[in-house]
Amino acid sequence: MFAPLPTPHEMADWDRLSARDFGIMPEMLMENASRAALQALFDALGVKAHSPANKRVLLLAGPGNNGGDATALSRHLHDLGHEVLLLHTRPRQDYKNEAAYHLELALKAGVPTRLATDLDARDLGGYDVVVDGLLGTGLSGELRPDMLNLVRLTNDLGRKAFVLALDIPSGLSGFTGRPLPEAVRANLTVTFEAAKIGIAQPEAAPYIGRLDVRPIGIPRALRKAHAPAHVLMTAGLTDLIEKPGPGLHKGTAGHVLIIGGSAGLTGAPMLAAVAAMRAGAGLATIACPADIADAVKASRPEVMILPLDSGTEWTPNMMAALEPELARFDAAVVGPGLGRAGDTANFLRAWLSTATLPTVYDADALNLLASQKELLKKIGESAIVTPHPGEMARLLDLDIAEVQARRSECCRRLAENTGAVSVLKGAASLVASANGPRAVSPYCEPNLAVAGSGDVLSGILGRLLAGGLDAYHAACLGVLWHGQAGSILARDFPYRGNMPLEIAHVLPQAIKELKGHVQR
Ligand SMILES: NC(=O)C1=CN([C@@H]2O[C@H](COP(=O)(O)OP(=O)(O)OC[C@H]3O[C@@H](n4cnc5c(N)ncnc54)[C@H](O)[C@@H]3O)[C@@H](O)[C@H]2O)[C@@H](O)CC1
Ligand SMILES: Nc1ncnc2c1ncn2[C@@H]1O[C@H](COP(=O)(O)OP(=O)(O)O)[C@@H](O)[C@H]1O
Ligand SMILES: [K+]
Repeated sequence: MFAPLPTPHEMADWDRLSARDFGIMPEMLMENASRAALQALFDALGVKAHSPANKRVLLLAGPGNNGGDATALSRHLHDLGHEVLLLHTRPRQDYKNEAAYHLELALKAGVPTRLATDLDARDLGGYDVVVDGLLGTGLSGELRPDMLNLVRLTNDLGRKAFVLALDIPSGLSGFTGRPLPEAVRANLTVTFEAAKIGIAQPEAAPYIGRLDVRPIGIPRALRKAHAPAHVLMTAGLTDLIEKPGPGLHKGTAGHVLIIGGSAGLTGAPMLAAVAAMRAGAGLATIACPADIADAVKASRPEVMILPLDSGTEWTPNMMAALEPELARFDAAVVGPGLGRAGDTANFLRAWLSTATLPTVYDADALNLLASQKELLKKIGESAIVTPHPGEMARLLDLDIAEVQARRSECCRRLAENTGAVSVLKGAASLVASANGPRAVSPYCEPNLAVAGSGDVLSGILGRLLAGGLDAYHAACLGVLWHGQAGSILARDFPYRGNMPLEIAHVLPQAIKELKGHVQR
């Protein structure tokens, strides 16, 4: 369901503890890393065991262990008969520890090597593959000028060659995924043991190319005992939804109550309701002020309407009308199109004091909570709060730039303030509970950036809560499902232009595709 997403420091700890607690020699991990990279490269290029050894490969080896990986890889390629040149950035005698060990092996095996500073870049050309082993997770601060030049050289050569980045494209921060200030643009990044957290950030996408995560032999017991603070959501989350049995009844498939709609904001609750049904809810009902019920219904036959007290605005009295009905529902979504007019804040206060249903709080429910922060504690652990960065900024009294600069920390803080599961929306959406790992979505999908897309997400989450999932797993699966819907729409609408209802409509296809991706 989740893959670990270590920071460079957490990854370095795994490497260190493998040696300290398990006696795994660092030379061995480097050998494993280089063999994993070799296999990933051959898989990407379609090189088979019986293929002719005819590749011309330039390997750039930086001053640290990332350079050691490139060095070990050069030996394998050379031994298989490919034509290689290993370009190292340090004089040979300056390499230390495992990188020195692998350099010695490469030299004994007869790998041709050159010191990078001895070479005129104009002499380099005609390579099929360029391997970027300049810098890995040890990058600190902005690239120094000599390294920046080598990153640029790699990108120049990459116009005519396939670029393989080892562990992470050089120049990219393993923490933030941002180039410092430039980075190698790879066709393939083979990352060792686990994707580093920077790789999952939207800023990294243009540099990574295809991502291939390969194990290098860090013991499972160690990975479990020293689990990183972040994990990546994977398609395995769809195991939480079972194939419907032949005798399924709509009443057992979950009934979602949507509380929302106000004058001028009548579409949002309907989007959430349709999404809940597209995600498999058996029934969806929208509760709204009676005088806007027809506008909310909008002639859609599949969604039921529960008109509350007369008027177009929310009042605390409406909670009295709603309360006797609540036993019919399995989960609620509060907020789509709710508005902030008049007494709506007091309606929300009454809801929080009365209702016990697992609930998703979205949109204006969040804005109302931001203006009455004493209510946040009442939300509780069976709930999910789904702010976008603007709503998060209001909830935490920050500005949006601060939220975006510290997304993970903010997401965790809101979970702590509410006791609920918090979803910070946007590219690479985050899910946090007050304890436990923070989960990052693998999806950066501009097709989801359209008004109403958040209402669709809240409907999916409502359906998953109604199906009995706990809030954390419902939030992770919902975000993943919504993301896959965005990726499906990107195929038909590469320049966007899809409507939010279309996100809801592709949800059945999205879950089918996600289930198809699960590796067993
Ligand atoms: N046992 C291990 O630690 C393993 C490490 N592995 C590889 O080792 C990498 C990490 O190795 P290291 O920690 O040696 O770090 P790196 O090889 O990523 O880089 C460290 C070197 O880069 C230089 N450097 C740092 N910031 C710079 C900047 N801004 N401009 C120019 N030069 C800069 C440092 O002076 C240092 O010499 C991983 O990414 C992975 O590829 C793998 O071999 C698996 C095992
Ligand atoms: N670039 C993106 N990549 C992935 N998801 C995105 C991206 N842009 C927006 N989304 C998702 O689309 C939804 C937008 O929700 P929101 O901002 O609340 O909009 P609205 O309230 O108008 O529906 C969120 O689930 C968000 O995570
Ligand atoms: K690299």
